[in-house]
Amino acid sequence: MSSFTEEQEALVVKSWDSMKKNAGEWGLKLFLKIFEIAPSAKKMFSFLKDSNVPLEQNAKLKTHSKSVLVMTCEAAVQLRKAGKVVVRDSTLQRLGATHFKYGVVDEHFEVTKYALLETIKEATPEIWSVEMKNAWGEAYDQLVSAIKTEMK
Ligand code: HEM
Repeated sequence: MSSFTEEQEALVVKSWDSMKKNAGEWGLKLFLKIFEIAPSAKKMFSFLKDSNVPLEQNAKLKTHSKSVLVMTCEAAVQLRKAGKVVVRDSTLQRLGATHFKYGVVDEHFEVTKYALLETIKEATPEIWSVEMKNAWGEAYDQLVSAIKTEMK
């Protein structure tokens, strides 16, 4: 059982509420940061290969980026409610299989964690705190660990 607290859940939900109206934009920023740190990560996204559409306008990239934010926030809510990340088995299996197939490795998840925390900090300058950073970090770690159990 995780000891994710009500306060931690509230911190994640509060920051998410303040950025979700622009979730697509923040999600894009998140992935632009990832590609800045790890340009080779672009190669894994089939829909970016041979595409002439600039990254900023790529609808599929925007969708994936938003999924990372939305699912991490949902993970925080479940961690408090159920003590663990709850993702439908079939969804988790698909996520595990997809990320395995495209060659996503630990370093990618680590860079993404760093970029995620930086993006939320940028999106919520007035309310950002160490506690908020740790709450998002923990929710992300638990979600990724659930995905990794199905990466085979
Ligand atoms: C919490 C972390 C993450 C979540 C929730 C997430 C979520 C998703 C979802 C929902 C899909 C759509 C396909 C499916 O449902 O199987 C997907 C595909 C994919 N994800 Fe992630 N993802 C995460 C982290 C990452 C990271 C760190 C990378 C690499 C930097 C990555 C790379 C990819 C790639 C390459 C695909 C396939 C895209 C394609 O169709 O070409 N993901 N992810």
